[in-house]
Amino acid sequence: MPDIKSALTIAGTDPSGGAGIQADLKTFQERDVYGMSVVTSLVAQNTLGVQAVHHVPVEFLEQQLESIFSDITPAAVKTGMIASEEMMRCIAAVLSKTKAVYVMDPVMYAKSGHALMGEDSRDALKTHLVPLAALITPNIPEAEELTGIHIVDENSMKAAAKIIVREYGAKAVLMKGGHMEGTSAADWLYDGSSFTAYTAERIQTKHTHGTGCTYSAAITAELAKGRSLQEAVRIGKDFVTDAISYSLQLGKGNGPTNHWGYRLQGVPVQEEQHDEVY
Ligand SMILES: Nc1ncnc2c1ncn2[C@@H]1O[C@H](COP(=O)(O)OP(=O)(O)OP(=O)(O)O)[C@@H](O)[C@H]1O
Ligand SMILES: Cc1ncc(COP(=O)(O)O)c(N)n1
Repeated sequence: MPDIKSALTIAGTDPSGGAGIQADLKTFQERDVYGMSVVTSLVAQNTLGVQAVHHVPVEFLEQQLESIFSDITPAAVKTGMIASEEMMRCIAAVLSKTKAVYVMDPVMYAKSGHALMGEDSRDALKTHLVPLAALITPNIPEAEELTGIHIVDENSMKAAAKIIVREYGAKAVLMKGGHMEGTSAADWLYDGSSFTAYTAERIQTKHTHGTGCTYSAAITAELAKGRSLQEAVRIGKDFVTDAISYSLQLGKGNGPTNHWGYRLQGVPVQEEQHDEVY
């Protein structure tokens, strides 16, 4: 039997397939890892935004986790959208008992601006889940919400990273620079002792629905395979950059990243068209 590692995503859904659980499972598959999923919230959304949200009862979240962990121990776990403190406590109780590597994408808003986590749950995220994380992957607005630091440049990114590791207890943090201005998309990894930069050229496209989910899922898959944090982030960065380069003009809004983009390396990227092509 081939030695296939498994990874679990605990997150919300995206029926249009670009973000959330669906993006995570596609990414796990592309990274040759067996993917499993536990749903926190059912989200009616598409490339235009979020239309409705229905949270799973906490008892049912617990049952799904029990179904997985009573049977299979994943090599790595990632969390995405977790709407409430109750859900965070339930997930923390399970994660504190497993040896699986834990990656947290602290999802707070959809790209459209719709809140996916209750504002009153941010402190709970820091208290219950951040200390369990081998890696946390905030974007700039999320890092600002977590630390209270106004992030405008590399120095303020690094200051926020230090707070998340030294004060909140994450083992490492990857500060994503997608929301910064400039010609490069630069992320900083801080592991408590040093910073490493992961940089790619900024791609001019509006089709970036699901970049954060795809990135953290790729890193989780590589950690499941036993790679070091630095290697996993390097591979994840290349994977998400290809997924953005070859992103799809699907739908009427911000199209999804292309989870098999890395297979298209060397294929000329199509000019963006503004008519419906699919
Ligand atoms: N236009 C772009 N060109 C190249 N890389 C990008 C671009 N936008 C974002 N990235 C990269 O994509 C990854 C995800 O970063 P981003 O800051 O967009 O995360 P996010 O906001 O959490 O994503 P999401 O909006 O899906 O939640 C990072 O590596 C970032 O540098
Ligand atoms: C369930 C879920 N999780 C995460 C995101 C963030 O992705 P994006 O910011 O690209 O919309 C999302 N839209 N939906």
